[in-house]
Formats: sequence, C-alpha cells, structure tokens
Amino acid sequence: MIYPVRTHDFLFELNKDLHFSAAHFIDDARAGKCRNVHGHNYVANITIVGDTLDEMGFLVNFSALKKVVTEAFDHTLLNDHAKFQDVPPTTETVACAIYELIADYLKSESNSVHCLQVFLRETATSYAVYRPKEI
Ligand SMILES: Nc1nc2c(c(=O)[nH]1)N=C([C@H](O)[C@H](O)COP(=O)(O)OP(=O)(O)OP(=O)(O)O)CN2
Ligand SMILES: [Zn+2]
Repeated sequence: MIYPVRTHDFLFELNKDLHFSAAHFIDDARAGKCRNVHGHNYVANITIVGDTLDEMGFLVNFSALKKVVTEAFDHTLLNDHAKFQDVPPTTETVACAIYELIADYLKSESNSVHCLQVFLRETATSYAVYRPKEI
C-alpha cells in the first residue's frame, strides 16, 4: 500500500505497517450507528525519520514500533483509555494518540529520530493522517 508522503531532508526514512483490533463508540447522537459499541481491524503506518543509525544499523527497531502500539490498544475498548476520557476515539484522535505514544518511545532512543506521520485506516473506505506541525 502506498501512503501519503511528507517530504523532508533527513537521510533515512522507515515505514512500519501494523495491525490491531479494537472496539470503540462515539458517544454523540450525530455519530448515528457509530454510537453503538463496534470494532475495527485498524491498519496503521508509522513513518520515522532521522540522520543517524544506531549501533545495529537501525533507525529504530520495527518491532519496537509495533510493540508500543499493540500493547497499548490491541483488543481493548478504546473509550476506556486515559487518552480518550476527554476526547472521543475517532480515527483522527487515535492517529494522534499513536503519534504521542511513538514520540514518547523515541525520546528513549539516543540517535535522535522523529515520527513524521501516522496513517490510520479504520475501514476499507476511511482513514486519517496525523502529522505534527514541528518535529
Ligand atoms: N471524521 C470522522 N468521521 C467518522 C468517524 C471518525 O472516526 N472520524 N468514525 C465513524 C464511525 O466510527 C465508523 O467506524 C466509520 O464510519 P464510515 O466510514 O462512515 O463507515 P461505513 O462502513 O459506514 O462507510 P461506507 O461509506 O459505507 O464505506 C463515522 N464517521
Ligand atoms: Zn468505528
């Protein structure tokens, strides 16, 4: 799958596709059928950039990106998460929450890497992209 591209001047870019299954509901009458608890098989793509590889030759370990996201959200009810107590778990806000989790994780890496974009597909016909204004 080809994702929307954000141009940058970093030497390296990697992309990790990952999947997780989660339930949610949008607690607003305007959400129609989405007001009922229902589930999605989410597909995410995470874009990481940087100029420096670590001692293993990784920008960041692909498996670490997957772990951060799936440990947080896989087989959960998204509405239960602290991040979604004040905002509903929409495609947009879940993409942003994934960005925040990844950005927190990347702070522990010593080679100064950044998350450039999170693409999140909720259904076959619906997706959102979160891009921080500054990295
Ligand atoms: N901007 C947003 N709009 C909607 C969201 C959302 O997260 N952000 N979410 C929903 C529902 O939760 C639903 O999961 C997805 O809705 P939709 O794409 O309309 O799903 P359908 O399968 O019914 O879409 P088709 O057009 O039939 O493919 C609603 N809106
Ligand atoms: Zn939904």
